[in-house]
Amino acid sequence: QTEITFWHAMGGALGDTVNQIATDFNASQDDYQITPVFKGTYEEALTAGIAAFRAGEQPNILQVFDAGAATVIGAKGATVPVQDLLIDNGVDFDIEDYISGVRYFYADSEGKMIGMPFNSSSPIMYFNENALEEAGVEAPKTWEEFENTTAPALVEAGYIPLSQSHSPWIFVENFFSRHNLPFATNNNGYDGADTEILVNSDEIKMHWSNVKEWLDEGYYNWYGASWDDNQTPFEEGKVAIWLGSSGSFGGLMAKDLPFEFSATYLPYWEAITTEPTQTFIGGASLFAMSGKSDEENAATAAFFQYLTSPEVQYMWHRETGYVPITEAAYEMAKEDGHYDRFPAAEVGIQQLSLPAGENTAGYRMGFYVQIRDVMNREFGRILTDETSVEDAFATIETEANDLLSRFAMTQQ
Ligand SMILES: O=P(O)(O)OC[C@H](O)CO
Repeated sequence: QTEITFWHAMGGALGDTVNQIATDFNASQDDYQITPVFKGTYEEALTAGIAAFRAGEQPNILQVFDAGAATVIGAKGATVPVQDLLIDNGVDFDIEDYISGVRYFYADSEGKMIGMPFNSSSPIMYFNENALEEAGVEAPKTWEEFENTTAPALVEAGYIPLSQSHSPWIFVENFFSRHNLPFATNNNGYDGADTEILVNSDEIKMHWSNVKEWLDEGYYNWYGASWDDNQTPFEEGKVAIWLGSSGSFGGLMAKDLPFEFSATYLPYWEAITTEPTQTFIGGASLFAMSGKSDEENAATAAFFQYLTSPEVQYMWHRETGYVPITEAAYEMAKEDGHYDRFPAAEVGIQQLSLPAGENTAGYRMGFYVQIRDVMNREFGRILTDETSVEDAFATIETEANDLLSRFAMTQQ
């Protein structure tokens, strides 16, 4: 039997589902044995994977989140492109089998799939249905509606109207996509490494100025930059609306919350656009690390094949809320009546399928994990009155462009 290892960052209920998939794969055949290992947060898993690669002790499979995509795809020789791995091991591969929103996010500039887009998500708006009913309001479609109608009514009813997780993901990257605004030069970074970030824009500064005002007026609260900081007060029923990952859906369902919840699309600013566009995928992708034997690569290919089968993809989608990554799995979920039972489970994939625009395919920027650190630091400073929105975005722009030019040098 060939043994392989899979380092991932799926904690809690997500980790249980990963373990179940691995157990089922091991039981489904006699040739291969996979061992999943939880390595902490996405950032920790990536750091551990890079360190292990340098020491020649890399796992066969490493899960890398969206923000690390450019770095790992740009690290030539560190991974075996998933498309090559599958084809070399006799697995049928057609990039068209994948839903359009995930097809090219982990592909190289020629469109070759480098990472297997295993757990793809989108940021969505969860809401406490009881709270909205008490306040006599609907889930807001626009940020204007939120601040003029929804938030005052929710405050009146005794709730903190809004919190949100992953500020860079939701209130920056997907803000640009939802409003079809350019986020970086070079076609959002896809056309070359000599890219400059366009984060210092009037639209996003307007948004963050409002976020700060909402905080001051009690319309919004920010509980910290860690993974669960802003989700917990929603689960406790204090916060009425929470922006988070579609991949949190399964965890929320499993918690049996003391209120009914649902979800819908991220609001947009009518002042910026009356034709809001789609968001792009978040979550993470699986990379086959290089330096492994043919037997082990065959085992990795077999696991990827298993993982992308409609049955396993549907099970993963159903249990977690990550979107089905293939059309076949999406069809299976529909035919099984999953969305009739849980309409909110379809919001992530529906939002990914809203009208596209020139700037809605995501971004490709190296050292982006560090750029997110800069953003998180500056957003914390805005919210605690240590800096102005204007200064914060100027700082983010300068430091991000410095990181991008350093990354560009690694690509020459
Ligand atoms: O919570 P996830 O797994 O959907 O990931 C959210 C972001 O994409 C992380 O960068």
